[in-house]
Amino acid sequence: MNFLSMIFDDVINNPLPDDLPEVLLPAFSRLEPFALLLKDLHTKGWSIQDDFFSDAFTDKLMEEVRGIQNESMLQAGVGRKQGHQVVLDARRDYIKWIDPINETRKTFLDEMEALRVVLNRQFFLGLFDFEAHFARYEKGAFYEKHMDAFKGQSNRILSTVLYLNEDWQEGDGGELVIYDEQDADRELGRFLPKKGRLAVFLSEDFYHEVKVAKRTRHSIAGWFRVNNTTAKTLDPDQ
Ligand SMILES: O=C(O)CCC(=O)C(=O)O
Ligand SMILES: [Fe+2]
Repeated sequence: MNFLSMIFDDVINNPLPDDLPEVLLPAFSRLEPFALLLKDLHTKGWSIQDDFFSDAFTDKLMEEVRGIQNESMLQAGVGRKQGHQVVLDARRDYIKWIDPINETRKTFLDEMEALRVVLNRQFFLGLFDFEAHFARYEKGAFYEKHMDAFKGQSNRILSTVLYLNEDWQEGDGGELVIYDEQDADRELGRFLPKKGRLAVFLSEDFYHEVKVAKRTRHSIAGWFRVNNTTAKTLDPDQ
C-alpha cells in the first residue's frame, strides 16, 4: 500500500472526468499519458509515461541542455547544500538548476506548475513548489541505487525525470531501474531514457538507480516539494 492509496482510497472509485486534464492543462497535447499518470500514482505510487510533452517541446529542452558546457554545470554530489560533497563512487552526472531565464525554461516550469496544481487537486498532497535541474551523464556515468528523500527528513514528495535523448537504443545503457517499495532488492522495471518519456515516483518510497550510460545521456530531474518552513527554521531550497 503506498501513501496515496492509503489516504485517498475513494479517488480510485471515482474515475477522472475525461475533460478535466485538458481544461486544466491546455499545453499538454495528449490526454492519455496524463490521465494514466494520475491513475498510476494513485494505484502504485510510480508511473512511466511516453510522449508526455510534444516532441517539438522536448527538442527545445534538449537544445537548452546541449548548449551548456560541463564547466558551467555542477558535478553533482550526494546530499543537499549543507555538507555538500561530491561522492564520485555514487554518482557521476553534471547538473544545472533550471530558472525561468528564457521562454523554453519558463514554459517547462509553467507546465510542471500546472501539473502541481492538478496533483494537489487530485490527491490533496499540499505540494508547494517544484525544483528541477538538467542532468548530463557522460559516457560511463551512473547513479547508484538511492532514495531521493528519507521520511521526515526532506521536503521532496514526488520525483520526476523527463528524458531528452533522441533514438536511445537497448545497448546504450543508462536505464532507470525502479525497485519495489516493500522489497528493495526486487526490480519493478528498467526503463530506457527515451526522448519524451516521463518517470514519476514517490520520493520517499522507491529506491532507484541509473545504470552506466554508454553514450551521453540528458534528462531533467525534478521534485515537487512541500514547504517545511517553521518558525525556527527557514526551508532551504535545493
Ligand atoms: O535520470 C534518472 O533516470 C534518475 C535520476 C535520479 O535518480 C536523480 O537525479 O535523483
Ligand atoms: Fe534519484
